[in-house]
Parts: sequence; C-alpha cells; structure tokens
Amino acid sequence: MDQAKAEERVNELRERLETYGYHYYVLDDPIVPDAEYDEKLSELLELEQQFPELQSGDSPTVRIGGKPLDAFVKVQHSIPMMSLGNAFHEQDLRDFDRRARQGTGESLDYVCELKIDGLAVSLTYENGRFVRGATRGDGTTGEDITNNLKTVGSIPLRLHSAVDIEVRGEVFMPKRSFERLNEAKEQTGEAVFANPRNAAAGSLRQLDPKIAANRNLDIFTYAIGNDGEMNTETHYEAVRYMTDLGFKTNPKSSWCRDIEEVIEFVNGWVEHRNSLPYEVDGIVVKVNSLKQQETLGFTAKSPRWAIAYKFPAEEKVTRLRDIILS
Ligand SMILES: NC(=O)c1c(N)nc(OC2CCCC2)nc1O[C@@H]1CCC[C@@H]1O
Repeated sequence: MDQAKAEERVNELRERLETYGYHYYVLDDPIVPDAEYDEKLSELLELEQQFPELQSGDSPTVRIGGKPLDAFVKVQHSIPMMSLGNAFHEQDLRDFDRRARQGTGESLDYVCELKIDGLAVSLTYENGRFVRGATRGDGTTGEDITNNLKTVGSIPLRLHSAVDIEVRGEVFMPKRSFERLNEAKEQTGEAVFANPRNAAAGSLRQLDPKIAANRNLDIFTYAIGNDGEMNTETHYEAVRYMTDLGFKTNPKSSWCRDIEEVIEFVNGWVEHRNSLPYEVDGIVVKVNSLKQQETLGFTAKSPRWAIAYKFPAEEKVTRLRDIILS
C-alpha cells in the first residue's frame, strides 16, 4: 500500500474508532462488537508503525498507552481548582441556602450532582483537541498526566466542535474494576488498594501509561474552567454544552427549583447510594445561575455558591474472609 492510500485508510479508521469509542465509553451504548473495535485498532496500529509519519497524538491508538515518563511535570492551573465546603445535616443545607439568598437578595434555583469519589482533574482542549490533562494537586499547581488521561476511553481526544475550552471532572474506578484489580493483586501477593478512590489515584500516578490503560478508569466532567466560547446563563446549560461537545456527564444530576427540592433529592440518594456501579460520597449542590454564582464569589478555599452534602459514613462491615485470613 502506498503512503497516500495508507493515509486515507488511517483517517477512515480513526474516524470509525472515535465514533465506536464515543458510543462505548461516553454513551455506554456500544454500536459494534468489541472484536470489531480491537480488529480495527490493531489494523490502525500496524499502519502507524509501517508509516510513522502518519502518527498523531490524538489517534485512538494512544488509548493503549505510550512510553513511560521519567517524572511528572508541574502544571499551574489558569483558574484555581477549588475545594468544597461541607454540609452534614439538613440544617446545614438550609443555612447555605439562606446565606446564598442573603448574598444575592434573590431567590435561587439549584443543580444537584452526585459527588463522585475519585480524583479531580483538569482537561485542556485547543481547537477541539485534547492537549493537556492535570491533577488538581493543591488547587493551584497540579501534575501533567496527559498521557495517562489519554488512556481513559471516556475522555474525548477530539471534541464535536473545534473550540478552546478547559473542563474539570472526576476520574474514578468503577466498583467492579476495583474488585477485579484487588483480586489480581491478592493473587500476586501485592498490597491491595483500600478503596476505588485510592486505586484511581494510584493508577493515574503511574509514570507508565500502559498501567493506567489497563485500569478501566472512567470520568464524569462537571465544570467548565475558562468561560470557553459558550454563552450560557446557567450551570445546567453549561453541563448540556459539555455533553454536546462529547464529554461524559453524570445523567443523575438534577435541577431543583429550591432548597426543599434539594433536600428531597439528597434524602433520596442517601437511601440509594450503594445502588451505583461507582462510589459516591455525597451530593454537590450548586447555585444554577452563573450570574448569581459570580455575585456570591469564593472564600479562600471554596465557592460560596456550592456545597457538598456528605453522606453519613457507613460502618465498614469487615468481610468475614478478612477476619479469617487476618
Ligand atoms: N466530585 C464531584 O463529583 C464534584 C462535582 N460534581 N462538582 C464539583 O464542582 C466543583 C466546581 C466548583 C467547586 C467544586 N466538584 C466535585 O468534586 C470536587 C473537586 C475538588 C474537590 C471535590 O472533589
């Protein structure tokens, strides 16, 4: 096959694999059998090895993981990645609502999101292409883990439109993957991870991206960092904008007309928190209007327009097996 033919085939394979990957990882709705995806991926890999000048940093083959790094490079976040104030009781939520209504002098509507128990990351896109991913770090300085994040299938390598945007999300390891990983570690006598959050953090902190590629990590994006090229008025619309661009956002998020509906939503999830295939440690409540968010602003550490309701800690029932083996 000559170079021109190879280039045509490479581009066709990339388009198809990106579409297959989007349906499989972002929509959780595969449109081809895994075998077909693997077959096309290995054909693309072969062509890229045969014609190295055709290689590209956002080819689906980067999902396999490239060369290990010697160290992680530090990254300054253009806009700090804040933490969240905590609420532990219904009254804390009512106090939060009262303060926010006093701060704006207006009534407020909210968006409630499951608080994913993972690792916060920042994703930067230029012209719609994924160019840098970083850990939150201390909120101002994180670590460049771009190559590891490129192995996460639900992080788009190219967006549905060629915009410059920076988004934030939570990378997590689904419970099933966590159990399988720990079983494998027990088999080889390695130390197991205490929980999926540590497993996700440990996987992203590997210098060798091939390790992250095998850890079945996933992401939900939940905030736009820079104001990008969107002109939305509410957080709810901003999340829809991210979804339309090709990001994975959490389908359980809900608009709430007032704090009463927020409390209803929170109480509903206290009961059902274990019914999810991933760990959540609470609910994030956000003032929906971006103008009201701006009016309320930030404390040194966290926004005045958002709060995290933390679920009561569950007493960890030690598995009988652990008692016998210990
Ligand atoms: N873990 C989450 O699911 C989550 C979320 N759904 N939404 C936000 O909104 C940000 C935006 C402004 C301040 C917090 N943050 C989240 O997690 C934060 C990131 C850093 C500390 C918390 O884990």
